[in-house]
Amino acid sequence: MNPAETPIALGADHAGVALKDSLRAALEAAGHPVVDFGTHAGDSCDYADFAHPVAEAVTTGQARFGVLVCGSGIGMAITANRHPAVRAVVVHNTTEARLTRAHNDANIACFGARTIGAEVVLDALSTFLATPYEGGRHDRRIAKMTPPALAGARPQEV
Ligand SMILES: O=C(CO)[C@H](O)[C@H](O)[C@H](O)COP(=O)(O)O
Repeated sequence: MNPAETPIALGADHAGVALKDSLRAALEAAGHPVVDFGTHAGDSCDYADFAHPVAEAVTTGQARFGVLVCGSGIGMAITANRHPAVRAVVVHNTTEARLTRAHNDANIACFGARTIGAEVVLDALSTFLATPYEGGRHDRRIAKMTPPALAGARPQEV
């Protein structure tokens, strides 16, 4: 599959569902395929139930990137980062979006629907998706993110 045809995985809890749905519409309008893991309604629910499938989709390559939205983005990021191949970041602006792609090769962007505006999120997400990872010296630093005791362990053994 052409990388540009690989979907972007979306997930949100009740606090983030409206913003997630607006991001989905914007992504689709821009020609990005998406896979939406929910939630699909505003009933109270638990962010982890949506962070895990998005993290799995990114880990397996079913998705190119993940986008997770909750009230603050924090619970989503903590949960997604339990997956060894995930680098999930709470993004607040375009500068963070650019730097976390270029330097950290972040693969999931998390947003707080209660903390920043929809326009800011849309700009930040566009930057996140468009910014390539720089590689080079950053490869060494990313490799060191894995605790030494876990380095070499297969994900299912962690
Ligand atoms: O997990 C979060 C914070 O780390 C999210 O912001 C949640 O959306 C939030 O905790 C949900 O709160 P609520 O009072 O149950 O709406």
